[in-house]
Amino acid sequence: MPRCSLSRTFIMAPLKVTKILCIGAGYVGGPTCAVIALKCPHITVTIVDLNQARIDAWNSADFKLPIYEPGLEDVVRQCRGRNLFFSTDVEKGILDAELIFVSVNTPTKKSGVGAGFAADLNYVELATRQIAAVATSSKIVVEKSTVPCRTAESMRTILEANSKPNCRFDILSNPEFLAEGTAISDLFKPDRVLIGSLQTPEGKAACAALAGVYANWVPEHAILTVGLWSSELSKLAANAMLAQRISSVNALSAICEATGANIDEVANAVGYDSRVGPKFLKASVGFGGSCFQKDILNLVYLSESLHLPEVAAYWRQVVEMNEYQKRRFSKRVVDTLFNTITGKRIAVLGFAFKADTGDTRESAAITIIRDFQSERAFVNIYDPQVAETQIWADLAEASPTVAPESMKKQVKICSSALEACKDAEAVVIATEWKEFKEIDWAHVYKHMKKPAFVFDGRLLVDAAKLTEIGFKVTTIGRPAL
Ligand SMILES: NC(=O)C1=CN([C@@H]2O[C@H](COP(=O)(O)OP(=O)(O)OC[C@H]3O[C@@H](n4cnc5c(N)ncnc54)[C@H](O)[C@@H]3O)[C@@H](O)[C@H]2O)C=CC1
Ligand SMILES: O=C(O)[C@H]1O[C@H](OP(=O)(O)OP(=O)(O)OC[C@H]2O[C@@H](n3ccc(=O)[nH]c3=O)[C@H](O)[C@@H]2O)[C@H](O)[C@@H](O)[C@@H]1O
Repeated sequence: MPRCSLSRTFIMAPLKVTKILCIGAGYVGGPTCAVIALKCPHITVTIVDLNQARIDAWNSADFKLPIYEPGLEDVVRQCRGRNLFFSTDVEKGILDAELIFVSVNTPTKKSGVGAGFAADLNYVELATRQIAAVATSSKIVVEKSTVPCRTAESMRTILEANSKPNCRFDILSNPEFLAEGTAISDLFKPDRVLIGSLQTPEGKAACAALAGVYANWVPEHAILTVGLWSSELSKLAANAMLAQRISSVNALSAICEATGANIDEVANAVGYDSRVGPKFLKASVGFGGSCFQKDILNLVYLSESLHLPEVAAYWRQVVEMNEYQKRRFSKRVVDTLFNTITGKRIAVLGFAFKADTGDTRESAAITIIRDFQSERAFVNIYDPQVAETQIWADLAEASPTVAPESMKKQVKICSSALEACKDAEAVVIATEWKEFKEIDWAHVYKHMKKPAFVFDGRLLVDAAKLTEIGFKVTTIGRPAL
């Protein structure tokens, strides 16, 4: 069934999708499209990336995948080589596909207009240009990356200006809501799948084609179809509102520490109200991750561009509160250790931005360790999933003026929590890994300098039990015992 436009006759992409390409084999593209392959054995799914090492890892014989995500290996084992393929051949992928997910990175711009706030859409633009240059048949192009509102319009302009005769491109927005560490269960049972399209017959038909893919495992009522711009904005809004809850609870944690209230009790009492709900109210050393800060700054930039300075200031404060929370935590460590940590050894348990991931992007641990280093403390670091090379790279980026040799004198990367804590004066819990809850704390205590301090940045350990052992325990959102 051909579709027509005013000046050209197009062959539309089939409404029953059988060949999907995903551009970008990262934290989103990899798990999302692996789950599509699992749930839709009749669809051939190819995931491409420019990064050869990443693709090699996805294809590795021993399934040493490039990202750590519980349940992911099992999904890849079931589909790889059956209807799931990883490749660096982007052009072939584009030529073959009927539907293309664009799932490339959209980091905060580091220079130029909007630096520090706006999303860098260079990767999205390059991928879009490549689709236009290579495609010889009609495609549905899906924004999977998180992008500013109205990015689909720019993509459409690029595609239409560069396409070949008989090629038609329908653009959809299908933002991803998975969280790292729970990606597979989030994808298996999403709260909702959001699809935005133009409200034209062609746009709606493309939307139905993508909805048909998800319908293989997602109930119909959880597949929401909306306009393109609402879909794009909803993704930024969802992340901003989730992060806002954490900044709100962290702001309250400061009041708790000063008054004797207990943040866990306050959060529990507030969350019991069904209008508020219990999730995402855990006080912490500060939120991290590749998206919350980036997406809020993106929203700030959008608000400023729309001449809405009060709106921009409102959302900016969520990020500022997060910076304050990290600073406040480092200062509490220094204050408690008799106002100086110079020459003292501090064990930092956890380097990832949350448990069950090896991802360190914007991890609060990086900021805290940088603060400790600037106070000239010695730091022992242990994380069960983060590679040593990644830790060194993150620390070097955070303190560009510190020479690598000085860094290595100040910081030691350890292979167990017990090794990290040996001879330390203080233990800082920066990531809520379950194994830190299960540490033999009496054993740790025996091998630390005295007085031995624990700073729980994640409300993870049983403070009363540790105090009984002899530790001096400081917890976010509670006054010192
Ligand atoms: N990480 C997360 O939990 C979530 C991320 N998102 C959004 O999804 C998008 C992707 O995020 P991640 O997967 O975390 O990023 P990532 O950095 O892990 O992966 C992106 C991949 O795209 C590849 N790439 C870039 N340009 C390319 C091109 N022209 N051709 C082929 N490959 C190309 C890069 O080499 C990289 O491997 C971002 O917009 C992010 O905001 C959305 C929801 C959750
Ligand atoms: O767009 C994205 O990238 C994703 O961002 C977040 O997912 P993610 O960053 O992977 O992980 P979260 O579980 O949201 O945690 C983010 C940070 O907040 C912290 N956090 C979370 C919850 C909480 O109650 N308290 C708290 O401090 C975590 O420790 C972590 O540092 C959202 O939860 C996802 O819905 C979204 O798709």
